[in-house]
Amino acid sequence: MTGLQFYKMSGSGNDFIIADNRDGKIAKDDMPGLAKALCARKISIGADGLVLVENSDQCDFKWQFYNSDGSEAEMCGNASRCVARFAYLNKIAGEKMTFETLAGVIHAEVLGETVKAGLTDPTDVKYFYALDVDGTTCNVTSMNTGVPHVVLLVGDIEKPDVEELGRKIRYHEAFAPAGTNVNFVEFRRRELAVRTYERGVEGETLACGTGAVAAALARVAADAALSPVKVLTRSGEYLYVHYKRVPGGYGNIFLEGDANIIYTGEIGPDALKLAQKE
Ligand SMILES: N[C@@H](CCC[C@H](N)C(=O)O)C(=O)O
Repeated sequence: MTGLQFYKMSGSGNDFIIADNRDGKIAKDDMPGLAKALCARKISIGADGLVLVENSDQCDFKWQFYNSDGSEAEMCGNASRCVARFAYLNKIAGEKMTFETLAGVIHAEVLGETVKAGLTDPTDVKYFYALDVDGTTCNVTSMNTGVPHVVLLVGDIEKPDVEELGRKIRYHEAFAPAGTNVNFVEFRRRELAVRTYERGVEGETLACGTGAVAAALARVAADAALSPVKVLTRSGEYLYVHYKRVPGGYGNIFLEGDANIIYTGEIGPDALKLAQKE
């Protein structure tokens, strides 16, 4: 077996390995093992997730998205911006494109290094309610912005133990069996600062696109913040969340930010064989 060309990309510090699998070289059954093997930090390429681009009958392409622990996720906001730029640069799609995900069809537009991705409308929205976490009452908002999210307001973004409290809420019975991503959010005058514990990475990442959307909508519900809502991620980069009022809530969501190419390379045949043994 020969190697597989890939791009290492970063969407606000959320990093991904992206490869063209339109020839079907990687079989679906091998994808979880490949994601785990390639995303491992220090002993492999290292990333928060793996994206494989495949053929689609109805859109420019279809993606397969895997978290670094090998679990498949319905959606990823930052990876959707990265894959759009990858598809454009590799002539898989034009500047404006659509692609299939498990969460639905995503629209994206490439504007140089910046990408605007139109996400699915939020579902299961519950604003500001009490959640008991090991005897402590937390005031949370929850919604599905493609994947499930909880938003928890904090006074100072440096204070929360994101790993410990994030893990407790991620595995809270209220969100079982799927679990949830957990966003800690500080409301500032003209922006939000967000830190996210990500399901499937099982730790804090430097940014989460669908989490930024959930945090921004919680802010909109709290004080009618105007679109676009500016979100400061843990990497120091900003994401912009555009929204419109729609009957029953908010929709027409666009996530905007840079999608950077860190390097390109080839996954060697040995790595592909190791993944098949997982
Ligand atoms: N980082 C992503 C979300 C990726 C999926 C998530 N880890 C899950 O399994 O729910 C984003 O930018 O939205």
